[in-house]
Parts: sequence; structure tokens; C-alpha cells
Amino acid sequence: MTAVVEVRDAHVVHKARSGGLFTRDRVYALTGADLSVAPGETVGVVGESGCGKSTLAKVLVGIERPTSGTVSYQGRDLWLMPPAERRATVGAGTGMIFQDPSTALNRRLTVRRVLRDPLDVHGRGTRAEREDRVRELMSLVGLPRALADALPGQLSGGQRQRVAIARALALDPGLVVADEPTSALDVSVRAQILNLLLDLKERLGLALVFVSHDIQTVRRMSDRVITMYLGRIVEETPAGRVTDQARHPYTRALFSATPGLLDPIDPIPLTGPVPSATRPPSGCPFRTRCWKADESCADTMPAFSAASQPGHRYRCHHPVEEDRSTRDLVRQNLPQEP
Ligand SMILES: Nc1ncnc2c1ncn2[C@@H]1O[C@H](COP(=O)(O)OP(=O)(O)OP(=O)(O)O)[C@@H](O)[C@H]1O
Repeated sequence: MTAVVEVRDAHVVHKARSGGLFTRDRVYALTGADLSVAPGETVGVVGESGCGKSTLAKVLVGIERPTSGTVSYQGRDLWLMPPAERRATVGAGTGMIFQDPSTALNRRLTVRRVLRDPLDVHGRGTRAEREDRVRELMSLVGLPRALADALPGQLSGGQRQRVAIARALALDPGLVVADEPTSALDVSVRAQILNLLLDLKERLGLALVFVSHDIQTVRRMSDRVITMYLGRIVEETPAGRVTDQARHPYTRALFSATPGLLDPIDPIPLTGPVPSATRPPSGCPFRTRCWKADESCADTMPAFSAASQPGHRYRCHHPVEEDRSTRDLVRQNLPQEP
């Protein structure tokens, strides 16, 4: 089956913000990322702040051009397309939902205008058909019709995020990327928005990439979970295996620290700070915080190894044994290994 989007060996390198105008320092925001998203699949992306989740999300929807590597839509290289074709391909093929709907929506445009805009820009249907589509989109995301002429400032946070979701769906995209779609919302409406996304994904057969700090939610929403560390994808795990059968020590540590998933255990300690993305450690970037690391980890970044389950792969010289539960790892005084 052709992937909706396929990223191959993508690197994103920025000039460091902190180093002043003439700095030679570089931030390695994304390093050698490979990811393919199949139609109808939900891929969750987890990792600590600054690990490159948003960068990957932006690369997937063509907002960020990789410094090197390729991004293909339905097998065609996005950045080799003429600009007008690229804009049309991305505009119609993808939708992006951002963290904060207050800043993502133009505060001067009514709900109707926000939703009609992409239809106008891409010349979809007659005027009457576009108005029908606006009504359809509002009903799809559970917005009452009476709100069509409201401005974003007159809506609640949850309603604003529903508008942003409807806008992302306006052109019937095959891929929606949601970057922390609930983190700016009140806890009381988060579950409603997540349920809406799950429902839409089922009904519309969308491929969804779901980026979040909230590991519990990622696990619940996703078919497959991508773990990122310091700009690199270090593991891809079927969602059902991620808590107890992940092989990468970092994935285990992240999930062990999630309240409610493995209670009552102490989390696997992540010692020390995340190294700077300007000077990532040689070899495996996680080695400076990993209880399993030895000298070999400083030499090379391991290639991906396949685990026994299809769709599960990891990059680690000393993976956690497949049959060791996370609870057992913690009980056996983990930091003293190897
Ligand atoms: N335009 C930019 N210029 C310089 N550095 C950048 C730029 N955009 C991102 N970065 C840096 O790239 C790295 C990855 O950033 P990114 O926003 O992708 O991480 P993230 O995992 O999404 O973080 P968070 O969870 O906090 O949103 C970080 O070190 C960040 O500071």
C-alpha cells in the first residue's frame, strides 16, 4: 500500500538562536529521520521537550523543508515539485492542528470564513457548495450552526479547537498532523477533543500523526508509537507493546514515569539533563543518561534492529530484554546495571 507520506533520512539543522547573529553554532533538530505513514493509521510521537517532535510534524506537512533527505507524498518527492504544485499538494493532502487554537485562528475571521477560506483558495465547488461544505464541517466536529458568524474570541477553548480541526479537514486530506492538540485546553474538554479526533479518524479513514507529551494519551490514540530522543527516532513500537515490551531503555524510562500506566512503581530514573541539541553526544545520544551504556555506545549510533513483532524496531546496542516487564526492571535496582 502506498504511504500517505514517507520521510527518508531527513535532517533539519538550524542556526542556534542563543548564539547571536553571527554564530556558527547549529541546532540538530532532526537527524536521519525515517518514517512512513500508511492510510488510516495513527502514529503517536513521544519524547521530552526539544527532542524534535514538532520539527518532524512540520516536515511531514511540508511547513519545514529538511536540510537534507526526502519527503514523499503518494510516492512523489514534495521538494522536487514546482512550488505551486507543492502548495496545492500539501494544502489539499494534509491538515495540521496546532497546540493553541487561540493563536492558530485569525481573530478577525468568523467561523464561516475560517472554514470557507481553504475551499475558496483551492477553488472547491460553487459558492453554494462551499457554503454547504462549511455547514457539513461544523456538524462533523459538533459545532452548532448558530456559531457560524461568531469570531474566535466569542468561542470557548474547546470550540476554537473544534474550528481548527474542521479547518484541517476542509479539503478532505488523507493525512492530519496534530501537534499537542489538547495541551492548551482545560482538562475538562481535553477528553472531548481526543474522542472527537478518534471518531473522525474512524469515520473518515484518516492517517493521523499525533504528537504529545501526554504518553498515556498517545498510547490510547495510536496504532504505533515513535520515540524520539535529541532529534532522532530511537524506537517504533506497536502501541500495545510500548509499556512493557519496548526494547529501547529510553522508551521504558518514559513510559515507566507515566502515572496510571504502571502504578504503583517508582519510575525508571532518567539521570542528568538532556544534552544540548547543539552538541549532541557522539554515538548513541541517550548514552549519557542510560543505565545500560558502555564504551561501544560512544562510538556509533546503532542501526535499527527488528524486534520479534512486525512493526517494532529500535536503535540500541544494549536493548532491554523483550520478556522483562518494566516493573521488574525497576525492582532490580535498574541504575546499577550493567
Ligand atoms: N527555528 C529554529 N531555530 C533554532 N532552533 C530551533 C528552531 N526550531 C526548533 N529549534 C530547536 O530544535 C530542537 C527541536 O525543537 P522542536 O520544537 O522540534 O522540539 P519538540 O520536541 O517539539 O519540543 P516541545 O515538546 O517543547 O515542543 C530544539 O532544541 C529547539 O530549540
